[in-house]
Amino acid sequence: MKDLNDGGVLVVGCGRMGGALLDGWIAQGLQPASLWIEDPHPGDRLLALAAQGAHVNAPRPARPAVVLLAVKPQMMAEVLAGLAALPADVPVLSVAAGVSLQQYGAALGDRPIIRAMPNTPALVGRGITAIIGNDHAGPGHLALATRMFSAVGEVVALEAEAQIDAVTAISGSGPAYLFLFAEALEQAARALGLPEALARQLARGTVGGAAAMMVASGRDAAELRREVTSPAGTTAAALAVLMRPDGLPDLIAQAAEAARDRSVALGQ
Ligand SMILES: NC(=O)C1=CN([C@@H]2O[C@H](COP(=O)(O)OP(=O)(O)OC[C@H]3O[C@@H](n4cnc5c(N)ncnc54)[C@H](OP(=O)(O)O)[C@@H]3O)[C@@H](O)[C@H]2O)C=CC1
Ligand SMILES: O=C(O)[C@@H]1CCC=N1
Repeated sequence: MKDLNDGGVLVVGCGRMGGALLDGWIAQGLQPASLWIEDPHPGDRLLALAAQGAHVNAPRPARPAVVLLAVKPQMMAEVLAGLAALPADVPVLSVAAGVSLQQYGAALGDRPIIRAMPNTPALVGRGITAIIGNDHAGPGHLALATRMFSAVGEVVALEAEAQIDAVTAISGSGPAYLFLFAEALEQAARALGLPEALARQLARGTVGGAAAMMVASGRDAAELRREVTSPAGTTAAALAVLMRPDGLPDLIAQAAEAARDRSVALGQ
């Protein structure tokens, strides 16, 4: 974090994703006083950061070490128009879905630009972020982005920008699919007659425990699933429903395709 603390980080948009990244970076040693944060309606998180020295909606530093764009894709054109005067060697990182490197280049000129697709588990240091840079992003810029996102989880470098719409559908949006699964499991527990608090405890404990076990063991999800499934037992009865032709795998595939298509559309 030393170069970021020395040069400063300009963050444009500090909602759910920008906020999760900032919390993760601060936990890793980024100083609030090195942050310039722009957001039209600063909430409690930003007010607390301002009290610790962060510059909230304040005049920008002339040459920050890096700029993070974390506004919605629909706001991006307006935000980019306000950044055209940024010195040409300042790298820009954007986490926005859909917006292409070509679109950033058209608005910001020839400069290092890196698209990143993180996810909200970054908040607890368990994010996974895919990155891809434009032709002006050299190894040093990619190394900087890798260091920043490594501070909040895993980082993968993409081979081609075209992959990022699919990545968005899988890991960017993916936490929501798992949270929906936890909600559904809790509802199912209640429908089976379990009290509300117990339903919640069982659903959260099971989803969290199974995910932690998969990661800690490094084993295939399919193998772990088979180990729970006793022949002619209860799990087999449930999986016969979930794995029918129009069951969960098919639904997830359809959902991911819809997310991928939406990512493509957001860039147009
Ligand atoms: N949420 C997620 O899990 C992920 C999100 N992303 C990407 O992150 C980006 C942000 O998403 P998310 O955090 O969910 O959205 P949020 O709406 O939570 O955050 C966006 C923030 O930007 C603020 N904002 C709006 N206009 C401006 C402006 N002109 N200048 C500065 N700030 C502005 C918004 O303020 P206000 O609400 O007051 O308008 C809001 O606080 C999106 O592009 C999304 O594609 C990427 C990966 C995962
Ligand atoms: O829903 C969205 O558009 C953003 C991108 C990935 C996760 N959230």
